[in-house]
Amino acid sequence: MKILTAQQIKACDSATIGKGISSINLMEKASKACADWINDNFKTTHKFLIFCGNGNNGGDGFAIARMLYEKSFDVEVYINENQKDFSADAKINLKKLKQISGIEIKDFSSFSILKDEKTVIIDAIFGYGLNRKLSGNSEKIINKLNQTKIQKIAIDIPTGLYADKLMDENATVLKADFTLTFQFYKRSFLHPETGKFCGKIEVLNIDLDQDFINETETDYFVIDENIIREIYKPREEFSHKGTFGKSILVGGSYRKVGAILMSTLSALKTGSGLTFTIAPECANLILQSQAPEAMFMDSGEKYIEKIGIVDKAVYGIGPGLGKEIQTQKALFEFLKSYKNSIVIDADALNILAENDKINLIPKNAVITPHPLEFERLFGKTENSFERLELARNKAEELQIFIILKDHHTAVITPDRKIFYNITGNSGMAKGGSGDVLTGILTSLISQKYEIGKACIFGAWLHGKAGDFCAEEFSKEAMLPTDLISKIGKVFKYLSS
Ligand SMILES: NC(=O)C1=CN([C@@H]2O[C@H](COP(=O)(O)OP(=O)(O)OC[C@H]3O[C@@H](n4cnc5c(N)ncnc54)[C@H](O)[C@@H]3O)[C@@H](O)[C@H]2O)[C@@H](O)CC1
Ligand SMILES: Nc1ncnc2c1ncn2[C@@H]1O[C@H](COP(=O)(O)OP(=O)(O)O)[C@@H](O)[C@H]1O
Ligand SMILES: [K+]
Repeated sequence: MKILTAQQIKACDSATIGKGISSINLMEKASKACADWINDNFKTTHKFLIFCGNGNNGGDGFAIARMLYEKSFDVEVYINENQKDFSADAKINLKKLKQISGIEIKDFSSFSILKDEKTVIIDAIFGYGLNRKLSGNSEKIINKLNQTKIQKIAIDIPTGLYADKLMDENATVLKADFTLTFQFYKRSFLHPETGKFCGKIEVLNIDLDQDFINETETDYFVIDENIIREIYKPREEFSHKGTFGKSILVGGSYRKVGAILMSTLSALKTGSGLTFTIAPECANLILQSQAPEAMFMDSGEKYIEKIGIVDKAVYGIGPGLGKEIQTQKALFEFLKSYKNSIVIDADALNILAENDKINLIPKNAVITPHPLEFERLFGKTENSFERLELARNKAEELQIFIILKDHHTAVITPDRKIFYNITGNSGMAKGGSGDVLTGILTSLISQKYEIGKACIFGAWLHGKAGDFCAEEFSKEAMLPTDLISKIGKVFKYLSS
């Protein structure tokens, strides 16, 4: 799914209006999508306090108030009485509202903090038109609303957030429980500093002009199921183990054998034809008993001392690797002569960063840093938007794929495209989850998925397995090893 900028969305709204639907009817459609969602998710015993600004976001709020009232909800509307310059469509909807005797329209200042489980706040103060930090009465009311514990639904965007960038320093932003947004994810929903204000996101389709959307150029995408279903290749029946590639997982030093075991099991469960593990001798018994399908290639006693090159294989290197001097040397030697596809993770990345050997990363490699590993490799940035921009530059400069891990992991391609992943959850914030991802990616690439597609599919699959785990075991109790056991359920889900 494409992500458009606020400017592009505005142009898309205009293009849609140009194709026959009037602007007021488009607002009616957007508002109806919100009112229907609220009707489906809340009982009529709930009372809605709807806070409206003077632009089209406020216009949506007025229309939603009318529609909820017509659906038998109790509603109260709040406006900023100092602000009279309503947009044309907001004016029309405010006028319609004033004709309904059962709806009270009050000033922002008359709202006092309450604690009532049956009350819900709707934020329709500003949407993607916000172009400066909140101030005056709008800032005051958002601060007040944020102090109440009652549920809050933001229309299109939580007021105070920009669609495409970080908010200004010390900006006030509404902290929503739900964001009902129109047609597109906004980039700010997907970054940690800004996304935390959105709560659960619902993307409501309002039939914006598809031709315009198709023609609009963007480098930003959300990984949705349509993309995944296009990438996924069902397993060929006329096949043999050679058809599904050779995955070689390298890592697992003394006391960190679990990491490479999890990568190995993940590669197996993702469908690799032949799977090998290169690890020190101390890992032999553990790997052979826990992953008997994988072949063990020992190297060193407690730490890896040499990394052999197996022909026509894909390597996943780093989980539990450690940073012993002999391991570092082995890694450098290996990378100097290795030519095939590779996934580089964890300590392998740290070794390269600490020794200033980023130039050893081969072209078309996949690297999977978390934010701290990324910083060690490429330097500090001020925030996650800047980090992603730096990642785009580095992916292009080094011609590599970067999987920048986070709540919404981003896949960054050498041609500067960003694919945000929206599967996964905080139950995965446990040591070992990254090792599972490395195994999945290595396995997909060895099965001849194009590298970029493998990255997109792998990030999504990993998160989806996480979502199945959270459903079954809870975010607290689920473990990275549970992720491995749910990979199969994801494939079944895709093939059903
Ligand atoms: N036809 C359309 O364009 C549609 C628009 N829709 C709604 O319209 C919204 C965008 O509407 P607008 O472009 O009118 O913009 P907003 O309603 O987001 O903002 C209104 C205006 O407030 C002013 N403003 C910006 N920052 C401010 C600040 N900090 N303090 C005070 N005033 C500030 C700006 O001049 C801005 O245009 C969307 O988010 C969505 O909710 C939907 O109704 C769908 C259709
Ligand atoms: N809060 C979260 N929401 C979604 N995914 C998460 C969250 N926390 C961690 N993850 C995922 O779990 C993995 C953790 O990887 P990493 O930090 O390398 O851990 P480790 O190396 O200990 O296995 C990443 O793929 C990341 O995207
Ligand atoms: K809003």
